[in-house]
Amino acid sequence: MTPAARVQAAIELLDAVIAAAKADGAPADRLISDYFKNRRYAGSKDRRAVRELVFRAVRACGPVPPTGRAAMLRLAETDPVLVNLFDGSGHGPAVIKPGETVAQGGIAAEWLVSALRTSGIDEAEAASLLKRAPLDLRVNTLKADRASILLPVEAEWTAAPQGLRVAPGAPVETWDAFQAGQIEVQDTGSQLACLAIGAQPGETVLDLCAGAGGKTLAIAAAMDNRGKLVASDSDRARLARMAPRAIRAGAGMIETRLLNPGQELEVLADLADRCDAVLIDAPCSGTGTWRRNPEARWRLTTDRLARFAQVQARLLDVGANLVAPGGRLIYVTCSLLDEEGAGQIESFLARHDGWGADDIDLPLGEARGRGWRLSPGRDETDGFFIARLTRAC
Ligand SMILES: C[S@@+](CC[C@H](N)C(=O)[O-])C[C@H]1O[C@@H](n2cnc3c(N)ncnc32)[C@H](O)[C@@H]1O
Repeated sequence: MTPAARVQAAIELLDAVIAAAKADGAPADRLISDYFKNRRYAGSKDRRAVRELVFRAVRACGPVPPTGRAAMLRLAETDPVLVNLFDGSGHGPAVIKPGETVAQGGIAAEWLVSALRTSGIDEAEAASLLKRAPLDLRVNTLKADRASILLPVEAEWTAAPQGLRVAPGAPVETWDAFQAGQIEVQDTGSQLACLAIGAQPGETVLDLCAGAGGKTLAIAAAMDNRGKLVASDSDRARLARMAPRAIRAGAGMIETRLLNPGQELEVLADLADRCDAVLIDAPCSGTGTWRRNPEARWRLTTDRLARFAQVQARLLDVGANLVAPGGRLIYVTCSLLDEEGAGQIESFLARHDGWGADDIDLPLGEARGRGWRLSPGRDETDGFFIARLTRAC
């Protein structure tokens, strides 16, 4: 592909990313890989270059851009090389016309920037949400130890007890240590959220929104594969992705259960008042993960945010039913908005007698309301809100 053709391909992909953001459709990464499935003429360098252009343009536009071309023109405003590639050539984009629409820059839509501000995230901190994320690993203590693990590249220790940081883009999945289940890719913030659970061998633990098991695997390692660990989710496909990961990690203790949204307690009735710890890694707006999914900020509307908040409150209530007297309810979202964090905990405590919020003290982050918050700018982790609630005995 010529450099101009790569720009045109990126513009077409941006149109698809914009449409998917409005319709809550597929993520940008999937759209990009689907796009190239039907374009065998594109080599790996072309794919990399187009992908890079798409994500640079996504990061450059705050609110949802009107078109892919307008988004690319926004990026071109800071990149003279790109301007020259709007050359009207065979497969390239048309020459730029005077007065053409250029998408708006900034961090996100104004209402969202203002909601972040109200949640204590100023513009400088918010700008760091659009930087590149590091690549963090967790050493799986069921199979290895951070002090002695062998990796093909240099890795630095992170603040998480078994955390390592390697250069972004490292082909981790091809490494022997990965294939042997000694390491998992997991952001340091996510590892610290797991640390806050304090799971111990022999306990009964439920990971209510387990997804494909990122945190479940860390919990199994903390429990040394001893006790009862139930991983549930309402998404069959996500839950199904956990099994091969658990086998690779040697996490044989995990029992999975598929839930029906709104009727979660039916499948979990045997755990009522029985769990030492319940983790609610709730579905959320993902404002803390914009470094990895910058187009997520185009997906969020006030309505969608309100729906997330409703589901989070309901899942907190579901989880509370399952915790034994003296047990712990750990609430986690990868969001920096108080509506999905500190505010949820305030409302939970107002709704439920006999519960208290524990003091949390993790190696990174700071207190926020009755919980704890990690943020990309300050902590170099994904953004997380974490709270641990204890039920009175
Ligand atoms: C933040 S993700 C979980 C990520 C996962 N814990 C990890 O560490 O990789 C939130 C999950 O909540 C699930 N979810 C949404 N509604 C749910 C419900 N009513 N009951 C259980 N899980 C639900 C979603 O399918 C999604 O997998």
